[in-house]
Amino acid sequence: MDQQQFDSELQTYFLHIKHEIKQEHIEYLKKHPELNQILNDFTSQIILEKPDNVYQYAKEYFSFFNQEKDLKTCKPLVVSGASGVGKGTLLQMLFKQYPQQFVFSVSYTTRAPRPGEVHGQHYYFVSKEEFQKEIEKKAFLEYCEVHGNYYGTHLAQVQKVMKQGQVCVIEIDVQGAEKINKSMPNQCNYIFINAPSNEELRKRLTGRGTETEEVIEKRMKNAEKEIEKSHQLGFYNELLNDDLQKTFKKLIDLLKTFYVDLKL
Ligand SMILES: Nc1ncnc2c1ncn2[C@@H]1O[C@H](COP(=O)(O)OP(=O)(O)OP(=O)(O)O)[C@@H](O)[C@H]1O
Repeated sequence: MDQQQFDSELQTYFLHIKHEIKQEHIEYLKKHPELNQILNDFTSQIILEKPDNVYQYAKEYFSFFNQEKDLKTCKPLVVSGASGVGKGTLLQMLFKQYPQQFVFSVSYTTRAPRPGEVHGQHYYFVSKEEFQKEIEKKAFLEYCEVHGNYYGTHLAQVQKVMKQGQVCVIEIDVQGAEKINKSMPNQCNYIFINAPSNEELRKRLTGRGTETEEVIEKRMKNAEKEIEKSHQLGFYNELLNDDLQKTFKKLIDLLKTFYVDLKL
């Protein structure tokens, strides 16, 4: 065999090997669609949070894959209840007492930030185009449109908290909770907070002093619908918020049954 023939055969051989390796890669990627999902989620997170130190961020982000955490302990917690019933108050107490275990879910919104609102803390403020792109990617656990603005719970956000071994707390109305339950059936814990009476609810709303009389009337009417709907949905654990301190204790007792592996 002369040199030219040898080179030509070698080239054919290498081309064949190259083709085989490429096929192998394609087969592997086909078998593992989760790889794309993981990389897409990571890229979405990076774009959203824009960390200065990407290496450090990646190290923390992917460290989850080294841990053998039982995801059951990290089921998200969905909290609903009529406006003024005390959801915010109880959750603030929870975050204060257990800052390592519970993380508030930060929603995406297309509305403009109000003075003092911080991107990534109160909301992720994104453009309508960005939000719509995420809708197309089916990246929201739930979303809704209110007065021309979108609001949504991003799946990657919730997954990120779960991957850290923490409980993602989603405060949302019953319609939103219903959508979440459809998106991830039986994968969340649900709590519905009740006031002792309509009179007490009205008193709390009035006492808070943040709404006009007209808005309070609207919220009182809405409260009845929310309570009725919460019963129909049937997946809620109810919590009566009468005495605040006692209710907080009842909340913790309930959470202990949900999250047996967390040190509460
Ligand atoms: N157990 C309680 N007893 C008396 N007042 C309470 C109790 N729990 C909460 N409150 C008061 O009721 C008012 C409404 O509470 P909060 O703002 O936490 O309600 P919310 O459910 O988060 O309402 P929204 O959905 O409108 O944000 C607040 O002024 C709060 O201090």
